[in-house]
Amino acid sequence: MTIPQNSFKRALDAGHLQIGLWSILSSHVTVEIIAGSGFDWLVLDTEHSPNELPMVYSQLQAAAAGGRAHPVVRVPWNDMVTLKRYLDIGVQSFLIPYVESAEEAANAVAYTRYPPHGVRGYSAAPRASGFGRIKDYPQLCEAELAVLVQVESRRGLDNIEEIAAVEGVTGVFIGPGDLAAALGHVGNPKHPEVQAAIENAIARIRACGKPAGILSADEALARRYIELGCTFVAVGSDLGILARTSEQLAAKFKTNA
Ligand SMILES: O=C(O)C(=O)C[C@H](O)[C@@H](O)CO
Repeated sequence: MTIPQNSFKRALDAGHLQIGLWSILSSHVTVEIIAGSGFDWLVLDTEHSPNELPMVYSQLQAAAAGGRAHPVVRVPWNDMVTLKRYLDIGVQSFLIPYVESAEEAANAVAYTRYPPHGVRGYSAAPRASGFGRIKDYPQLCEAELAVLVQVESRRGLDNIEEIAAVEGVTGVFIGPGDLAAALGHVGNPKHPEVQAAIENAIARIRACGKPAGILSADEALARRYIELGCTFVAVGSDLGILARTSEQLAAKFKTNA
């Protein structure tokens, strides 16, 4: 058995635009459906959703069965134990929230690497290794891992070049919601000050030669970020699609007339 290739990482390294969808519903049924919708990547969110490791295990199986979208797991925190457990179940791409310094970014990378390159704990036959059928898994796995770090605070912005330069950091994702909050505009990522900070961050990440990523459910804004050179852009969420579309359908039939 051969190690699965991380097509998403390869596409980012090659600078090919990757359009994604955020998955908050924490459902393997939903993930199987949206994996075949045409998106390049999905975020299986465990930071801001009621999603836990056994559920993500099922969502990985569903993503593989459902289609071409590559699953990226957002862990709840930059934590060695959490990352080790998701690596073992076969996650190859990670989004790490709230990274503020090069040291934190280097820690995130180290948590995903076996010694001597890092501190990942060893398990003999995890799902990631095809239950031991990928014989050289420990030697091959690093090349297939993507570590995307999330910058979403003033300190993170200040250190963005140092963070992007860390070896093993595949790309830098800007968290517009948290950044808006950090800049004093909670709930308003469209505020001009937040938009200026985002545009500046995108330019600085690109100048470091690393792919920049972001999320926006606003179509015009998502297109603007693509124009500015973002390489991985999430353009909505499963929850948003379900909530807004179901409201629209109800409203069509439940008018005041
Ligand atoms: O800061 C942000 O924006 C993010 O990190 C994304 C959010 O957590 C959220 O919009 C995903 O549901």
